[in-house]
Amino acid sequence: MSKAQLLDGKATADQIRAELAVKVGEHYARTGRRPGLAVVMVGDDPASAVYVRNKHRASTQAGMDSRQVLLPASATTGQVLEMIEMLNQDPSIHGILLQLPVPPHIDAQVIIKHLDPRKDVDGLTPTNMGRLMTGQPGLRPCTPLGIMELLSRYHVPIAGKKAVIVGRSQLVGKPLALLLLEKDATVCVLHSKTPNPSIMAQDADIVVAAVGRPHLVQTDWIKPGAVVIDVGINRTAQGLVGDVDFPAVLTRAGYITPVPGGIGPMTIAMLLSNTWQAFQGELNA
Ligand SMILES: Nc1nc(=O)c2c([nH]1)NC[C@@H]1CN(c3ccc(C(=O)N[C@@H](CCC(=O)O)C(=O)O)cc3)C=[N+]21
Repeated sequence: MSKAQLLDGKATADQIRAELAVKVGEHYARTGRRPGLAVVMVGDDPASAVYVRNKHRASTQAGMDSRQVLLPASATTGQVLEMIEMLNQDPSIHGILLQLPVPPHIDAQVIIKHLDPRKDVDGLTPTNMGRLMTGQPGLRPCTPLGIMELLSRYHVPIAGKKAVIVGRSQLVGKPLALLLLEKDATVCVLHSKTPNPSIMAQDADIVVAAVGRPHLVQTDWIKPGAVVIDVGINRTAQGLVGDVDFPAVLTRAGYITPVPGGIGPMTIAMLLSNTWQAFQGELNA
């Protein structure tokens, strides 16, 4: 039985992080300045706390200044805005990330709108989304960027290929559709109201699953030899699993990303890469 080649996000992310650490170190030796990243978390969702800790560790290891800003779940939208305003003004902070989701009484869109687009390392402000839509340089969302970077480092061809994205979220599905289009893929975005999604996926060269439903993508969704990207992070009784039935699809796909060790680590590597870019001020808004 044939077996897909693993797209090793962990190893690729480690390499990118090492490359960044060298650049940051050289810059620091020359100028005494480091990139600063602030991760703002509202409330105490345990999964978010793990991600925030991982981001803190990764940015510190890359030689960046990492600041964790923890606000209580009872914080108001106004109080979060005040904190964002302070970080916008702070010259030692080059990247600001608002950890999502925020508690239901807080309007994430209002807060994101107030981020300085030059510091928007998640690429979620209307300014950066607009730049993505119009093909101008800008900060891109980390997970879609991580997917593109992983495909690029494995020399997976994209131009002229049919890509099916399962999921239309603001953080992943929608921006990824634009990045794939930019590289000349033919893109189809499926979602919860799509009838017969497996039939839509069957002739795709690249299938990306980003919905948060374990075992959603089965072998009958996958054309033999297709590239399968699993963005799902689901905590189940069997441990951490993605949206793809990994053992089954492994025997059919050409390439596949594992969970863990796939797109998750790439997301963090791209957060550091975006912070480096923001620090360099290449994208002066
Ligand atoms: N504003 C914002 N930007 C985000 O990018 C963002 C967010 N909010 N909210 C939550 C999601 C989730 N996310 C992950 C990042 C890394 C791993 C990761 O490194 N996962 C490891 C496993 C870690 C574990 O055991 O949980 C892996 O897949 O190998 C997972 C998930 C970023 N997110």
